[in-house]
Amino acid sequence: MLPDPSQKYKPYVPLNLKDRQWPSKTFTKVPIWLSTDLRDGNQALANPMTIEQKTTFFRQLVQCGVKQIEVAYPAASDTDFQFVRTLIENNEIPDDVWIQVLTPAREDLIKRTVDAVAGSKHAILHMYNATSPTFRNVVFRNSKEETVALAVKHTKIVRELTEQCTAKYGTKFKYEYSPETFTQTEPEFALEVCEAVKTAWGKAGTGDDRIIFNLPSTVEIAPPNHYADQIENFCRNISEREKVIVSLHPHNDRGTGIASAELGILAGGDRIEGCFFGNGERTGNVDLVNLALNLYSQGISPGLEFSDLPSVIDVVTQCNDLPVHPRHPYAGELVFTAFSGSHQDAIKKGFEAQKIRHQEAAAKGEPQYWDMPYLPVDPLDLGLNYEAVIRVNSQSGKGGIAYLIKQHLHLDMPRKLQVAFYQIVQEVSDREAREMTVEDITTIFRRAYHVGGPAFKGRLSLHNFKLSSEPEEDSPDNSGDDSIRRRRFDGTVSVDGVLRVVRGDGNGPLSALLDALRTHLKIDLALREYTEHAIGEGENTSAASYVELVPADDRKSHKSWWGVGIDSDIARSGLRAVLSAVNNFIGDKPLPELKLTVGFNSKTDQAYVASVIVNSLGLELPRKLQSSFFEVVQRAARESNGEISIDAVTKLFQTTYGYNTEVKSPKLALQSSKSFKMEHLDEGRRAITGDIVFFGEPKTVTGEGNGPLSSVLAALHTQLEGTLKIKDYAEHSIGEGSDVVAASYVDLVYEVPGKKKTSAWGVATDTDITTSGIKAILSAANGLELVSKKVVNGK
Ligand SMILES: CC(=O)SCCNC(=O)CCNC(=O)[C@H](O)C(C)(C)COP(=O)(O)OP(=O)(O)OC[C@H]1O[C@@H](n2cnc3c(N)ncnc32)[C@H](O)[C@@H]1OP(=O)(O)O
Ligand SMILES: CC(C)C(=O)C(=O)O
Repeated sequence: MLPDPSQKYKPYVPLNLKDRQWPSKTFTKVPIWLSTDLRDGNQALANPMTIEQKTTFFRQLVQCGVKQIEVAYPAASDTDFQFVRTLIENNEIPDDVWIQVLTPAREDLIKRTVDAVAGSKHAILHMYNATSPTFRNVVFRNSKEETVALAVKHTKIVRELTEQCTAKYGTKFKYEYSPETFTQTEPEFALEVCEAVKTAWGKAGTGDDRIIFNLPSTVEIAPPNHYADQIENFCRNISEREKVIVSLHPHNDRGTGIASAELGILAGGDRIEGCFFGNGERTGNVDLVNLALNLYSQGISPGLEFSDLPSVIDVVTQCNDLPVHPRHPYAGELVFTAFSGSHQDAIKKGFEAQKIRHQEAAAKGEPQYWDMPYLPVDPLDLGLNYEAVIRVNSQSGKGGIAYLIKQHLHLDMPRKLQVAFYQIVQEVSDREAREMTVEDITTIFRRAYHVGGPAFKGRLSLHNFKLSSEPEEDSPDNSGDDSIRRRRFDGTVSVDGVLRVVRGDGNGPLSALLDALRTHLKIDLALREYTEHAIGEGENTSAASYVELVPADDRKSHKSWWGVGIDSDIARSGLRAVLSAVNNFIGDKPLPELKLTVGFNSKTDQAYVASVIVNSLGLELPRKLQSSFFEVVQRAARESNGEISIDAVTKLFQTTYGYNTEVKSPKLALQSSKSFKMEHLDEGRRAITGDIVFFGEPKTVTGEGNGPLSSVLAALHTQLEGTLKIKDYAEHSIGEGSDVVAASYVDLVYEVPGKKKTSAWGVATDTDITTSGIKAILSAANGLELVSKKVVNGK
């Protein structure tokens, strides 16, 4: 570059326009749009469009609502001529669309041009000749007078030929004249030529009969304010202004084509010629899509339709084989995208605030205005979605990531979790030096917080649980005062694939689970923050819970572990969140292993024994059965020097409760698992008729009760002395899908007058829940000293 460019380049000569009006004007009207994609756009392509491409493009322009389309320079090539003929002969041109054709000021070429449009309903004949000093002197070697004469002579030819065409084919014409290189032409001379042309045309009227003077910045040589001055000057000084449509044809050599067009409109322009996405000679013609959407963003309907902008981009780029730049206004792939943290944060907050504002406006019947940081228009209006609005890389912050998690997983993370998760994503993004896709982020989230299915399970996961606030009967805090009753967690947790029965107490379910983990797994954490929200509505609502855990002995710790839980049940979602955070705390630290030690002082031993049973038999024993069986195990352990193997514990369970083992001469048994019929009576009552073997003798018995189990007891009472009562009942499923079976646990109490009250547990499984309950009752009854009525009668 030159050290002193003034020695090579002359600045533009400003127009001394007094009292210019355009700077204080605002947009109030929409210009007439003329697309010159198929002419100026086409002539600038290395490979001009084929007839098929031009036809596709033309249809797209019509679909977008463009009513004036410069379709060709028919004298230029057979393709261009034939294209115009094809449009006409195939009736492609809607009645309200004017095709426009360009011709130089040469009689033979004007004739060819008029021939091209003959028979079309409407046509704008556009003639041009350059008027600036350089063109007069260098290209045409014409004086000013000769330049005017050229324009006048050929305007008259245009008039004559178009009138002949109208007479012969009925084609209605408008005339457009362009003083090419207008912006480099002396303003008074441009006016002089146009006045002469208007006179030569002789038919300029008002309304539809206006002559079009197209004032091109053939090469953009000055800033847009200068163009606006030139346009205002022309508008003020052209005679019979009402008979003239002032058309603008900005190019973009200085990159200010849009500004020139907009200021030119403020300065009096009525019409704009341009191309979609700014194709055209050199740096292109002004972009009509950009201009139209600029108006739209000001609340002015542009009269052009871009509700499906991606399809328009597809058609245009396929036809002219030019890409749309990713930063191109409105149309670029990245223009509705924020990578940077502060932009993302503002957009996220903007969407949240706007949602509330719109709800309030809707309630008052007021317009729901778009007011979003960094997004001048709503991408949805253009057929885009919010997917691309926030994209994440190493420049992003917590707000953007939280936005994506909310959009895609519907999780509204608390602020501190946003910070914690951001650090995880940031670390990956930095390490891999690439953009994080939505898929990356959601996968990182699922992995970090163990949500979203078995693939993301942590080392600890919730298998089953029961929460109770009632203290056990034998519990010391059985005070009856609800306010001081604590919550109790009894559950089964999978730890590295092994089921562990754990139990704990706390002020709430989460602290009860934490107590259980402290007791059984030596994980000593406390809850510092807990939040929850609903996801979805109606029947499909689920709950999302977020917990922050800290070391129990340092509640103000700067180090904490976050967890997330999602479940249809709110309590389970909170418990899952605790385990999610615990998983993050333990990492790959070793945990106390499950080993069977039966002692007499350790509180944990009952749970260990229960853990053995859940792993070997899949049975999740209710807490009271755990205690009851624990006593059995203790007795057995005493008899074997305090040592007892896991296999022996399992066998002991089976023989004690007759579970899955052959019981010799059972006192009571179903003849077969289908040997009963349960009927539904009024008010939820049930009646059973069953074939039951009583002390070796098959009997058909009946009974009625408030539910299936009480009807069974009624049936048993027909044969037994005294009363059987169910003190405790629990059930759960084992397995999944078609392999699922029901497990039932019954604690049965038996009272016979004159005898000590006794009780026993029964356990059974069956594919049918009722059968498993009946079997559990019979299993429990077998552990009791039953007195048969027959025996009593026989005495
Ligand atoms: C700013 C614009 O976009 S204007 C439109 C530009 N578009 C095109 O040029 C595409 C179509 N053009 C063509 O196919 C050809 O140029 C044609 C058919 C018009 C003319 O082709 P040719 O006769 O071979 O001439 P050529 O292409 O060399 O054009 C230059 C001649 O046209 C003259 N000329 C240029 N513009 C005009 C005009 N508006 N009116 C009359 N003559 C003109 C030049 O002075 C020159 O004349 P010369 O040969 O006597 O010196
Ligand atoms: C023909 C004219 C209008 C033109 O294309 C230009 O000046 O850029």
